[in-house]
Amino acid sequence: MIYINDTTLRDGEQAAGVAFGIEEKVAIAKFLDAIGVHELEVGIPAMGRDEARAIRAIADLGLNAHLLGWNRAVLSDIQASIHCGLKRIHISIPVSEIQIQVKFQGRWRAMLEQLRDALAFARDHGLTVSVGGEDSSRADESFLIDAAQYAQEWGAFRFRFCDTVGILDPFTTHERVKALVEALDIPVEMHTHNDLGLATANALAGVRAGATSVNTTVNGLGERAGNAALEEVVMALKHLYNLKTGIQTQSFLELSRFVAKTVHCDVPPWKAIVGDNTFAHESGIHAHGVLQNSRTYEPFDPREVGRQRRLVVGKHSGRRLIEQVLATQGIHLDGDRTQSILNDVRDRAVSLKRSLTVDELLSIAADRACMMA
Ligand SMILES: CC(=O)SCCNC(=O)CCNC(=O)[C@H](O)C(C)(C)COP(=O)(O)OP(=O)(O)OC[C@H]1O[C@@H](n2cnc3c(N)ncnc32)[C@H](O)[C@@H]1OP(=O)(O)O
Ligand SMILES: O=C(O)CCC(=O)C(=O)O
Repeated sequence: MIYINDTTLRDGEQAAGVAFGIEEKVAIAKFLDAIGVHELEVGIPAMGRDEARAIRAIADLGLNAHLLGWNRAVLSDIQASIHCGLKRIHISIPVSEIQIQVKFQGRWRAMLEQLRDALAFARDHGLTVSVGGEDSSRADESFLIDAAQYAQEWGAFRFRFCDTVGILDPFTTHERVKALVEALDIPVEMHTHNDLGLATANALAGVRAGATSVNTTVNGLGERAGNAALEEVVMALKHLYNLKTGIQTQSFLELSRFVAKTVHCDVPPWKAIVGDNTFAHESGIHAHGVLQNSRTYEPFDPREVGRQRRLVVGKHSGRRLIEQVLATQGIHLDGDRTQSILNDVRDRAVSLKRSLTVDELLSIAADRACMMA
């Protein structure tokens, strides 16, 4: 079983221009919990004010999901998490030279001591603590392993491997995560960014290398190009590796639309799993195949993610599709008429720069019927 720790409410909200209100954060947390997501990274208590109020409101809900607050290795951050009623926290430290330089002026020993003290403080307050290596992908490999082993020795229950700027490919991810997994007794979590479009692939590579937890966001929302998308990771784990998460995937479309509406940003039609075109077939050869056997051009049944198949009439359609759509409207054609309707469909689709509605197709069919009568 692979564990999903969704960070829509933390890294997702760090996307430029995204700012959830308290009620929105609560509603998203409830939705994720209701579909069986195991853990929610709910925000950054150290931000205080409304962010802290939202986190407390989520903590008060008594959800099934574990709740995690994000912290720097700073005691006041952890104190803020405690004030929000969290029992589980994440402490992040930078592990690459470039990040340690800007945040700790290169003083890595002092940074590790700060992590040790922060972990001790959190553990003394009864908290369960996960530790993250920010910029793990650019860290010196032995330093990364040393830092993770220290975190384990000081009581962390999990270590997060972060491809903070999304610069790994799946092969390198596999190598680096395998070495980390082999060096630790605690579980490893993947946190991957999509700067090169590889966030989901790298999260999966980490799982193949032995990571057992993935940090995801709905629609892949997150810093810059975003994070590994919840819906992509869960469906890929299921269909590529036969790994179960227990999450109700039939709600993915509704969840995606809910989050997209909340952030005032539509999901692109070609977005994997939840985009409008994901199960839409316009091209003649594809529709011809799908009409006989949907598996010809669909990786899995659209109902698994709350979707329906759509047959769309447009520039690339062929006769079989036109005949099928018109047959559903009670119109049965011979070959010559279908071809002339198809020619008109193509001209119209190019002039409108879109596919046609069923009514537009019916109107073309009616015009052609008059001309041929
Ligand atoms: C890779 C990631 O996504 S990390 C998460 C990033 N998320 C965010 O930054 C969103 C929320 N952040 C905030 O609200 C604010 O940045 C706060 C509350 C955390 C801190 O605010 P400020 O006190 O105003 O500091 P500011 O944001 O300007 O600078 C960050 C400070 O944190 C320090 N810092 C950064 N990472 C860490 C860390 N892991 N551990 C300890 N200190 C850290 C920096 O060195 C800097 O310290 P300085 O103020 O002494 O120079
Ligand atoms: O949790 C951490 O350690 C950092 C997480 C993060 O957002 C990142 O590295 O991109």
